[in-house]
Amino acid sequence: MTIDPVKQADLRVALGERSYDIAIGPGLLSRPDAYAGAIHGRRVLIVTNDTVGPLYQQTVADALAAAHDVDVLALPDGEAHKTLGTLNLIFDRLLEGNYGRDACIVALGGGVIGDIAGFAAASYQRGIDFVQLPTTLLAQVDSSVGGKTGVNHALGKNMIGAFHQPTRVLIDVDVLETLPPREFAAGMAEVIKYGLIRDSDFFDWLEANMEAINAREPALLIEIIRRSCANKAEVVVADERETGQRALLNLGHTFGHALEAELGYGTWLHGEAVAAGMCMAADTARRIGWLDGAQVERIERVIAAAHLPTAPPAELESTRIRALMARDKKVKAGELRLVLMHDIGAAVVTGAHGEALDATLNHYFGH
Ligand SMILES: NC(=O)c1ccc[n+]([C@@H]2O[C@H](COP(=O)([O-])OP(=O)(O)OC[C@H]3O[C@@H](n4cnc5c(N)ncnc54)[C@H](O)[C@@H]3O)[C@@H](O)[C@H]2O)c1
Ligand SMILES: O=C(O)C(=O)C[C@@H](O)[C@H](O)[C@H](O)COP(=O)(O)O
Ligand SMILES: [Zn+2]
Repeated sequence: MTIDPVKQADLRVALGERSYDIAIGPGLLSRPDAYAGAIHGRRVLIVTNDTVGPLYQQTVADALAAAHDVDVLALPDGEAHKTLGTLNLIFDRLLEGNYGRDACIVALGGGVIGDIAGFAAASYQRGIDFVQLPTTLLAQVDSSVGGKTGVNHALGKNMIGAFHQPTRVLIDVDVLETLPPREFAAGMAEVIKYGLIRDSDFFDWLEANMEAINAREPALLIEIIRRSCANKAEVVVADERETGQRALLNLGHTFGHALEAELGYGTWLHGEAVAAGMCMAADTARRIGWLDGAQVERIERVIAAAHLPTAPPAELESTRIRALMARDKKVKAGELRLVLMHDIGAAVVTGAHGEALDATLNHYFGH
């Protein structure tokens, strides 16, 4: 495809035969050439939800119509619907419509749609192609890249899923115009995460530009998406299946996933829970002497400037959060592992440092 060098940026996730391009720019959803080479068969099922579908499904269907037979499935909206039951609605449609292995799923929506539709693609007839059309900031900077797909269980986030890479990621920045402010802020949590785990220059830049980012200045949006995707792609290329450094992308998530499950999925947005979780991780790192108080305050200040929470709800019970954390996917040989920062821009995966962790949980929850 032709890329306008001024307004669009291109990245490649180099994973051998599973390699794919990430295109970033305005107006991409409506461009037939943007999809060329990513969809191999004739039949396409656009999987979206009842909020995003009415806004963008026609644009996508029109762009695909000349080369493909297109159908649309709109799922119920919300994290509470990221379940096996909702996944089954996709299988019902694929089977009732006699879709074969050469079919392609086009995931049009935020991270919830990308994760469910991606898991459907990973498992339908043992795996079909899928394309990611992320429509939230969070999905554009994180969930559409890297191939983690799946659904939640009452006892834990993303507990049922598969690694399955898309054949392309098309990031149309125009769709952010309709994204509600709370959802935009949630996406910023994952953006800040890249700065904290491996890119201190980016963290400095975010700190200096937060006001303009919150105002959604287009050039800045493209820059935060490009830099976030570049960071994510580098980590994924180095460790596709999270045997090592990919776990760094989980900063704040051991805490955050427990908060999401305990509060009831959808009560706090994923990005909000991750934001509070990153502050909790910073608190633990301070207690073991890795961060100093000034660094923790700086992290909290940047997270607050993005209109995100810097602490979990105090009324939760630390024992229940601890029990949920114990089910985290990073647990090895029964031992909880955490992602903690040695410095801003330098995180590691480490044993849980039980005493410091207990102190953190007691600090935030009080009981
Ligand atoms: N696979 C991964 O690597 C990965 C990474 C990060 C997060 N996630 C998952 O992503 C999910 C969170 O994703 P999310 O924050 O995108 O939430 P989401 O998918 O629930 O979308 C947020 C809300 O915004 C609406 N929306 C989406 N695009 C819109 C637009 N352009 N205009 C108006 N409204 C729009 C949605 O309908 C929804 O109501 C969580 O389940 C999380 O676990 C996965
Ligand atoms: O891509 C990854 O790897 C991540 O960890 C990105 C996270 O932001 C994302 O929330 C992911 O879904 C968490 O994965 P999980 O394995 O902890 O469920
Ligand atoms: Zn996340």
